[in-house]
Amino acid sequence: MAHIFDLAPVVNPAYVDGRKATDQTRYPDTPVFQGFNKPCRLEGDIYELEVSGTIPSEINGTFYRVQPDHRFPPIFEDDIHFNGDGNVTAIRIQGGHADYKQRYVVTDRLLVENTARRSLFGRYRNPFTDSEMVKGVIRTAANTNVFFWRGMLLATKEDGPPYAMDPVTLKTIGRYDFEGQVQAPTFTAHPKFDPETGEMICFAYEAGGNGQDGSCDIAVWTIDKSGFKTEEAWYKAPFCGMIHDCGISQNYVVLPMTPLKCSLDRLAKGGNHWAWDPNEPQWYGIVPRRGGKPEDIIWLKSDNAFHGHVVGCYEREDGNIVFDLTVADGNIFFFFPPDDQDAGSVAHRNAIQSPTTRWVFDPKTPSGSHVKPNLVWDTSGEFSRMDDRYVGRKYNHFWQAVVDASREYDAKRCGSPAGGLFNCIGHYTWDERIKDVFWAGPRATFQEPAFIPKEGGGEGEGWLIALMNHLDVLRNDIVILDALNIAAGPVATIHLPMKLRLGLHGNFVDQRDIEAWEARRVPGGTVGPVEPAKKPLPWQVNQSS
Ligand SMILES: C=Cc1ccc(O)c(OC)c1
Ligand SMILES: [Fe+2]
Repeated sequence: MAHIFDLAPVVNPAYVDGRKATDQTRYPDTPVFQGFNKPCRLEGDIYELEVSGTIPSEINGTFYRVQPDHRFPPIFEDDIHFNGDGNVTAIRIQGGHADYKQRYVVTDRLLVENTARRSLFGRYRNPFTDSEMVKGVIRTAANTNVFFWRGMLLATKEDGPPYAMDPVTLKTIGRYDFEGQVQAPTFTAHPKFDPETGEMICFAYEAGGNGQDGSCDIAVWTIDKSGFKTEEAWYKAPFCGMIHDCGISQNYVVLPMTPLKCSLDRLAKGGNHWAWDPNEPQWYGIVPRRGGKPEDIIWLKSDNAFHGHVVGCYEREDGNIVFDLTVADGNIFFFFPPDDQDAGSVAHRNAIQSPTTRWVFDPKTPSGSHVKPNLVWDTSGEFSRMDDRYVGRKYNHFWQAVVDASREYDAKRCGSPAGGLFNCIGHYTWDERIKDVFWAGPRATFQEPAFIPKEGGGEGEGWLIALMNHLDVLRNDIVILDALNIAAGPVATIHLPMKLRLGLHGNFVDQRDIEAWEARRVPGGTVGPVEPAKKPLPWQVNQSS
């Protein structure tokens, strides 16, 4: 008997017009699915990885990271990397040894697609391009960040709610709504953790409606270290733009809004969620961390630009907010062109400059004011990290994946550098202006590094861990470097026998935290097992009525 999945239309044919639908049995013949970015789709374990050099014996914990990794060929041939299913890597490091584990985040999306054995969700953040039968199913692929929270690993993407996973087994527990306390359709992939209070400060943009309809609503929450929501404030943005990351100081949350704009009209026509607007300023929303009311948000703007990730944020003694992030001078997301243009090219994207930019905001500035950066440091990189023990506080050290186009690159063997030519890892300090850089050689690039603190050490003392992409032989290593002496190169290199895929974000979690929470989370433990969401989200209920 034919299965319902075989009878229902895959996608409204109107939305296939002008876009080539794939036959859904083969991945498209496009750079998104080729070379280093060929789908990996692996789930499995490797006990005792090969290691060169010596893993410092003090390192005892797990490095988690996530990659978008389409489990099934996409509906549309021009699909983008960001539309792939979240596939999480865990590198467990202990006593100089390393083990590997890889599992998909079992989202609602993945479950229904697994049953159908094919993609049912269409374009990135466009429900109008989905199969009719998945109407009302949460679309997020949970593919952007994985972080540890109260004994669970949360896999997140900004277009939907988080999914909780077991940090030891990587088994998906289910959608997590903070025991019913957070009911918005979306949730950021970049919450911040206050190292002094143990609070998570998190937000959602496009947080009205179903989360994919261009709403200008922003929610900002604080969850305290016991798991209770202590703050929830709602604000309005001047338009529906992308707010990918945030910064926290002791009293403020800063929300950088990039001039990528959503239009419901474009979505209804089967188009992209975002379009770059080269004439729109970059915006910064500033809200109080405590007791925020809708009228409290101030919006500051500056010349058109594209926000990269936040490095750090803190308040100076004069009450002004220092906010550091990379800011690029063009549309990094070339696959979301302006409404009247075709998609740009990887080559063009790779020519964009991306300096580390310091802003000093006076929180008393009238909303709508035009501001200028305080300082532009001509580092050229992205995926900045700091010593997370200093989040919200004055800091000195940061690290990033660096592009050094003056270095030799073996284009003949490696082709165009997938994901960007991040051929170096750099360590920088604001006070001394140290530039401490390691080059990977002509055939390798790096993914986002994570910082591993050394117990009892000062700021920056510890290690940096990052995936290294061998673009010639299509294989990954994992390098560990002395965080204060990056130029010396890896102290240890952990070898994977295969290639993963370009990933986004990750974090290192100390084994003592994992074990302490494991004990609290057993049935009958002081906290008990993680409770997945019990009820559908309000937008799901509203749309089925
Ligand atoms: C790097 C940014 C970014 C922004 C939005 C996304 O949906 C995403 O998916 C992997 C990544
Ligand atoms: Fe990000």
